[in-house]
Amino acid sequence: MEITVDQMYNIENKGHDMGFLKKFMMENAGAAAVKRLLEKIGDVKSKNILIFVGLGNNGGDGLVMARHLTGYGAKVTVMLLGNSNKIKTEESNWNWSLLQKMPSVKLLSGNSLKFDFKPDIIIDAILGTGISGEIREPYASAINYINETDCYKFAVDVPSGLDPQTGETANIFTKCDMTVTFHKMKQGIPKRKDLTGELFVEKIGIPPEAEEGIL
Ligand SMILES: NC(=O)C1=CN([C@@H]2O[C@H](COP(=O)(O)OP(=O)(O)OC[C@H]3O[C@@H](n4cnc5c(N)ncnc54)[C@H](O)[C@@H]3O)[C@@H](O)[C@H]2O)[C@@H](O)CC1
Ligand SMILES: [K+]
Repeated sequence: MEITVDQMYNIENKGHDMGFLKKFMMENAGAAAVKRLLEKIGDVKSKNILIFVGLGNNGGDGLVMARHLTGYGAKVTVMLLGNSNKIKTEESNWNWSLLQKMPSVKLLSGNSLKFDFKPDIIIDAILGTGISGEIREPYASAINYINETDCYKFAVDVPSGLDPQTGETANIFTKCDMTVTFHKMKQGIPKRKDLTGELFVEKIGIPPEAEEGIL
């Protein structure tokens, strides 16, 4: 069953109000995404993984992935697209502060998109269900960088720039090899398999009761 983006937000909020906090949803989302990626790639030990992270909760999922992938021995670089004091949510901030206690993860922020390594895998955790309008900087340059770089590309929830409700694209959007979306499929995503690549839905622990009155 496919759902709307509004229904997803309502289910998320209801689950949170029931006590299944958004930070747990985020943890499960990031962990499930990593499992799918590992199933595809196999061993990530010593692989260079570059994670582009936006300031919303799509970025937060990427931060969770950074921690898990480091645990699997990958060399992880996180590129935060903006200033860390502009991270929007409590759960995303919580994950950022955890990474700050992990010297094994390289944390970058700012406007430079020059890296001293070639990524084996790029993770697109820039924009998810919160997208609106044309893509603004610095997200636009990051999306261009991703499209210009030759490596395996993984989208968190939805390729950035694709509207998961309508299936329409903004002025710029990523083209990925795999997309893992969460809880239930959003209506617009499967319309653009050319951008999502292999497409999966993963449960993230939201109680089915959180759907009551919404679906
Ligand atoms: N809904 C749920 O149940 C869950 C959502 N999660 C994640 O949270 C995401 C949604 O998080 P958010 O609501 O914070 O939204 P996003 O993280 O998708 O993005 C919102 C942010 O992007 C900025 N933005 C929006 N459009 C832009 C544009 N065109 N150019 C530049 N910046 C733009 C906004 O200012 C806002 O700060 C989902 O895609 C998913 O990855 C997960 O953590 C798991 C649970
Ligand atoms: K994304």
